Amino acid sequence: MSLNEHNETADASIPSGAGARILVVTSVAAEQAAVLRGLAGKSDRFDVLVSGVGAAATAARTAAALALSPGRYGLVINAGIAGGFAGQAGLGAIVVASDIIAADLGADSPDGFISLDELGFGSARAEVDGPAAVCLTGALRAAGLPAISGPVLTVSTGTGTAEGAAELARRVPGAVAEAMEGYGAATAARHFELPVLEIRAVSNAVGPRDRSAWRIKEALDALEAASSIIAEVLS
Ligand SMILES: O=C(O)c1cccc(C(=O)CC[C@H]2O[C@@H](n3cnc4c(=O)[nH]cnc43)[C@H](O)[C@@H]2O)c1
Repeated sequence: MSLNEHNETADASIPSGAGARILVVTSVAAEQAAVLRGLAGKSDRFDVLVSGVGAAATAARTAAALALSPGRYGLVINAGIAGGFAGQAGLGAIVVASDIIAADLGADSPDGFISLDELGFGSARAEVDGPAAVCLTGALRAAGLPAISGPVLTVSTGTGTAEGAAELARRVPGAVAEAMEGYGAATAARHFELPVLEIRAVSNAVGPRDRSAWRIKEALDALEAASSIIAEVLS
């Protein structure tokens, strides 16, 4: 039984058979559609899955896809839109994660936030495929896209205040963007000993919530353009 029989993934084109395919995980259908538009006609190596919003949903759906098709995939990519940190990633920028950090996974205390690492329960930092991230960032820039690389945060609650944005920037100096799924995809990939990348297009600024200022269409267009380059680089 393949996932596609249940319409849970959409192939970019007809699968080429056995070999290391790339599993792209998006949170919502609009992101999946943008990725598929970018990949169209460029590569048959990608399956693009919708996981739902949040790290838990993404970890579960990614792990299920990997478990159902042993050996099918050689790389997991978490892709979608994101909030960009002021001074780091503006609207429409493409962000390639240098690290994926579960920035609110830990414990609160009167003295402030205590990370998972400080608690002694493992690491909130997930490694990405560094050489691939560097190569992809360079290729995106060479194609004229506004791409940057830096730490991308995974949060359970999207930031909605200036204080929240400042606190996250303090916790993770140099953070370029926040989204809600990367750490989940990375946790699943690690379980199957697969490398992971996170690629995001910035739809809004991290800070005071103002949904009217979100530029989702522009971000999805940027995600489509980035996916076209991804197909060229990773095929
Ligand atoms: O309303 C729409 O048409 C629409 C189309 C595509 C995507 C969306 C989403 O709301 C996607 C949610 C997804 O986006 C990530 N995200 C985006 N900005 C932020 C943020 O500032 N903080 C945290 N996450 C953000 C996140 O990964 C969500 O899963 C709507």
